[in-house]
Amino acid sequence: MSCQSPIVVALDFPTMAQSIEMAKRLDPNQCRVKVGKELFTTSGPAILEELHKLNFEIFLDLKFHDIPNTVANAVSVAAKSGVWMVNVHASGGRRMMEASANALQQLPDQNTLLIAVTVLTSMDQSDLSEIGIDLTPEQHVKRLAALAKSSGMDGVVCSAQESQMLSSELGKDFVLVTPGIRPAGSDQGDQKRIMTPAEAMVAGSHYLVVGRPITQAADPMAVLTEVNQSLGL
Ligand SMILES: O=c1ccn([C@@H]2O[C@H](COP(=O)(O)O)[C@@H](O)[C@H]2O)c(=O)[nH]1
Repeated sequence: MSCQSPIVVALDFPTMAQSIEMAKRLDPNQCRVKVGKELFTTSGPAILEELHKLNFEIFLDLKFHDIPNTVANAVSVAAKSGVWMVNVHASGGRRMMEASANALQQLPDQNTLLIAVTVLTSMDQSDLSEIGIDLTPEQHVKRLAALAKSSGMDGVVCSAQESQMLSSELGKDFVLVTPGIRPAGSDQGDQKRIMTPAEAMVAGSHYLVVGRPITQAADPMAVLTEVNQSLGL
């Protein structure tokens, strides 16, 4: 049975051993896990096998951004490994996203969610302006999310601050995956556009990515349980 919690714990560790140790302290009925660039670079696909053996559903967060052929093939390999969710950058454009969606459609019996990253939650208006984008984060997220939807994506990565707007613009079935989640009182770190778990769910987020507030806690499972309880689970 699929996990009922919207929480996806980011396993950002420099070794496979550390990430497995953390996964064993968590519960696949209480969260999913996310494998990002640091962990995948150190472990390779073996980490996916090990986490699957522990019964976790996996978000492979490699944020592919390349020419259409390269990204479509990478997404296809990811889906064949059985991951629950994989992502690309929406700023790779329509042809790249359509090629990725088509590649997945050609695989038999696959149900991997294909998601596009809009504006990183670590960025604010001044970061956008420095790269030549003279829009607010909300305006740019809206534009990229609409492009992602019309290019065949199942949803987007955005901040929870944009969830309400995207939910009403693009419909409640368009999947909103939101990092930058900070339980009250936890350190903001390098995140700029943040929200608490409960606020994010009220705003319309479907999945909440939480890394350091759980993985750096003395008792990660206790924090996860507290977060789930704050969501009525
Ligand atoms: O816009 C984005 C996209 C991805 N992330 C990833 O989520 C986690 C967040 O970790 P925290 O420790 O809770 O800050 C991390 O793996 C990022 O690579 C993101 O933060 N923002």
